[in-house]
Amino acid sequence: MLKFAANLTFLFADRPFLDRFAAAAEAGFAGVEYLFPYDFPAADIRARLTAHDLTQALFNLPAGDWAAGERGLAALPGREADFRAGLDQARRYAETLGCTRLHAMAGIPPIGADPELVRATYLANIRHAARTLAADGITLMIEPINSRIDMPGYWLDSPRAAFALLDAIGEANVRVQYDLYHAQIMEGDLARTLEYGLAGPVPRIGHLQVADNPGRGEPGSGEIAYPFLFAILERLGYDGWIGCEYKPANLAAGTEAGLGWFAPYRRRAG
Ligand SMILES: O=C(O)C(=O)[C@@H](O)CO
Ligand SMILES: [Mg+2]
Repeated sequence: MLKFAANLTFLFADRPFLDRFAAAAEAGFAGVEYLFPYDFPAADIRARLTAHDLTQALFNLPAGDWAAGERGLAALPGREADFRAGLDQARRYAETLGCTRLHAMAGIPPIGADPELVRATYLANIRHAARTLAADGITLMIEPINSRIDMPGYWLDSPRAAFALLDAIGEANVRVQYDLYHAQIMEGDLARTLEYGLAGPVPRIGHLQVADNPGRGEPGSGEIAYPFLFAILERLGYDGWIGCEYKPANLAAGTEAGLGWFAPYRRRAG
């Protein structure tokens, strides 16, 4: 049985953040993820997880000044101290929330930054984070995010580059967060990449996220053959999480109105 996590940054966003946990459970999700928990005390989030029997599947390390356009710190030379402070904060939240996956966003390096220095900074930061998190039993995720539509200039933008980086990083608890929406924009070849990343000689994918393309809407709203891909995941016995990180198409009707695609996968009461 595939396991889906509602991304509470994107889904049920018509209500206050802490009320989205109940909505996710009511809709049949077994887990949740979101970009950042840091505006809320970890204990308050823990209480919602417990009350609604939800697993915290994933969240991100602090990613810099989001409002100012920052999208992560790992590949930003000169920001190592901020990266490490964010890592410490994320570890504290992960412990309270029982979360065993954290995502470190690479970031958008300044125009003109030395590419070798950027890569070296990224490798050093990710290695440090991975070694630190290994002691907590946490797997660190690196996610290729499309630089064509959503994050121009984002340093880690192709699955191919992310898979190659795993070897360069060389730490056993680092995996690729394979977001099929971003992957479809940058590379395609989704089915074969899932087989490679989940059933190849070395496991390389540690978390999945879904949305359709174009538009980042519900599965079924675009060109990606999700029933076909979900059948592949079932055949491979994928037992990790699938984060639902999409923009509900009909905001007025709410997230629930667009959950038809999810009916075969929802958690049943009892
Ligand atoms: O934008 C995405 O895709 C994400 O997964 C965000 O969490 C950025 O990490
Ligand atoms: Mg994603």
